[in-house]
Amino acid sequence: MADQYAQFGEDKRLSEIPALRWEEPPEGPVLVLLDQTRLPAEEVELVCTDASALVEAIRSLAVRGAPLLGIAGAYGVALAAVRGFDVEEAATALAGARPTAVNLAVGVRRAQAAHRDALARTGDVRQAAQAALAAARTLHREDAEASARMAGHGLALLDELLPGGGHRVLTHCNSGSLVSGGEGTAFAVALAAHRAGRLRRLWVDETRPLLQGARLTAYEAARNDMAYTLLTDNAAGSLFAAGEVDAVLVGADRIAADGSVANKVGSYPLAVLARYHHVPFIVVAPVTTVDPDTPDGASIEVEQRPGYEVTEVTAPQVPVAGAGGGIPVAPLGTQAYNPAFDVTPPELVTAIVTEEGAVSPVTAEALAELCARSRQVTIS
Ligand SMILES: CSC[C@@H](O)[C@@H](O)C(=O)COP(=O)(O)O
Repeated sequence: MADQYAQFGEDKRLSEIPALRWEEPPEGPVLVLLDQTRLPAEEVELVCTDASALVEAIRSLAVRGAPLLGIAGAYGVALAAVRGFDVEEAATALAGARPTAVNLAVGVRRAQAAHRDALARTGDVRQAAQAALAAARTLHREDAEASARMAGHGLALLDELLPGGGHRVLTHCNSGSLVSGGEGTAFAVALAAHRAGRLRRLWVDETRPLLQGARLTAYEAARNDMAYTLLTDNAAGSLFAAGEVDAVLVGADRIAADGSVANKVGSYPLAVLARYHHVPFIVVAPVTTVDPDTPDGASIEVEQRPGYEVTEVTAPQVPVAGAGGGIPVAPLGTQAYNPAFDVTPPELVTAIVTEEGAVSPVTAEALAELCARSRQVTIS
């Protein structure tokens, strides 16, 4: 494993390897992605020259995680615009590439609106394309700022809930700099605790079936010299029972108006475990993840992924392959249940931490008030 990390450069911090960047080589603008399907073994860049390549990268999870999907979606609209493609068509394809993470549609709409406004105002397609690009850049920068503020609010909440310090935090999926313009959401809080000398241990759920915890969160934790331990998702129960978890920190893909939280499948069982063991279950997400148009958890569309992600393990370098290109771990023809997300009801969520502060207890009224406050801050 050490050798695999070495190829990234011994002295290179993960924060120096952006998950995504806009570049303008002489052949024309491109969106460069760090292909997350190849981490931690290889650092491979994926260069998107049009929105359809980006749609494919989003579907394959080369680029993933709610905040980064929003940023990518906005740049995707800009890419279509600067390269002279049909912007409305590209926006529709991008926004529909994955259904659960609301940030994707929010990011796409933001760049699309900037493009439409500039086109209506100036009638100049080049100016409209630059307006879309400026909107994407602003969103990218805002996400980095929001990430830093979430980390501050989240650490303050942890310290308040766990006054003894020495926090032992369990996290699920990946919510660090690989999903953000900054240092992420839930992971950014754990990282802030680590930097403040108050993180005793980060428990990292491997996050079946695509191993975002093992491949990505453990990778980010290692690169930040955090004390971390990887566990299989089904080992979490015995870890709680042993009294080894002080708090659970997870991100979110969509938060309904009533406070229901959609996040990577496996988050809901952790919330149930946390309640049984009297451990706080804390969700960290930017305000843009709160979707006032989705009234409750039952209204959240949960993405269903292909069954081969469960019936096979992926190892691209191994030639023996099942339908999904991986090594079969179940009899051929086995049906799989593979929702990408689950929904945690608000009564199991101790707090939702955003860049505007924390909501606890989680109620529809408190969330609505938070969103209204955020809009005022954005407008003024
Ligand atoms: C800040 S990240 C929040 C979520 O997007 C994250 O926890 C998650 O579930 C990502 O799922 P993924 O399917 O890898 O895109």
